Amino acid sequence: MIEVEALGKRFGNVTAVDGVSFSAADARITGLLGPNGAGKSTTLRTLYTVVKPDSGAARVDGHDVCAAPLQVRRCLGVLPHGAGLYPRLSARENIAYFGKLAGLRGQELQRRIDTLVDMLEMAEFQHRRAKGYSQGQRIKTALARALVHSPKNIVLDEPTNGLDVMATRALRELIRRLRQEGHCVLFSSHVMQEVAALCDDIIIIARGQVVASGSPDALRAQFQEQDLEEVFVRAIQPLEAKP
Ligand SMILES: Nc1ncnc2c1ncn2[C@@H]1O[C@H](COP(=O)(O)OP(=O)(O)OP(=O)(O)O)[C@@H](O)[C@H]1O
Repeated sequence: MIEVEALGKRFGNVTAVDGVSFSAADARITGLLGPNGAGKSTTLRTLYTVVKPDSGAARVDGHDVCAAPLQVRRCLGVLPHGAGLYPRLSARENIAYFGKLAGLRGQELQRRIDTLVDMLEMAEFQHRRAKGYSQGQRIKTALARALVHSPKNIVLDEPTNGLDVMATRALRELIRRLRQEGHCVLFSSHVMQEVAALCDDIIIIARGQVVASGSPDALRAQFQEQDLEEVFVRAIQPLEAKP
């Protein structure tokens, strides 16, 4: 369970996040949707404790991101934006490195990596060095790394960026499976169709503020509009139109 309360973050003159509140429940997929520069990554980075908020609070399974960052990281799996891999290590070694940081060892670690390699169809490239991986191979490896310690909560920053159709479908299936297993999945995107295809709950943000939220059906009803892309455009318009 992820809870964000009146979160605020500025970088110099730029207000990246301006009083954002929402929650993402267990066994549900929550989408954070917004145009470029809306504050999605900054909100997510606050959750995974690499950015300190100026105001407000955020908690993961009840652990405060400022007061208890280690506990937060333990129960959180993260696919950061533009996830970097160690280029000299193979996919398996990249995943193992993170697994060891999370306290996994020996047979248990190897079995967990086998499961992830199988689930994400990584067998063909698992032993190759990461240098030269395609975008899809990089994302799969980073995703496996995020999931290696079986975290209850999973945060994915634009996970389908650069993935082809088949890889996107596989990722969607994986996200649904994680929901079925009771995980809390929060992911960001600027593509409404993608969010609509997957999410139980949608939080739309623009200029660092939540402008609409609810299930896809609730949003359709609120805006009296069947097409969710139209809902998105109308929700962000008042703020985006401001100078
Ligand atoms: N480290 C930083 N230093 C200065 N400004 C920043 C920093 N990080 C984010 N910003 C600014 O904060 C605002 C929100 O950025 P953020 O990356 O959170 O948006 P986003 O919704 O994830 O956008 P995108 O979809 O383009 O990735 C932007 O104006 C951005 O330039």
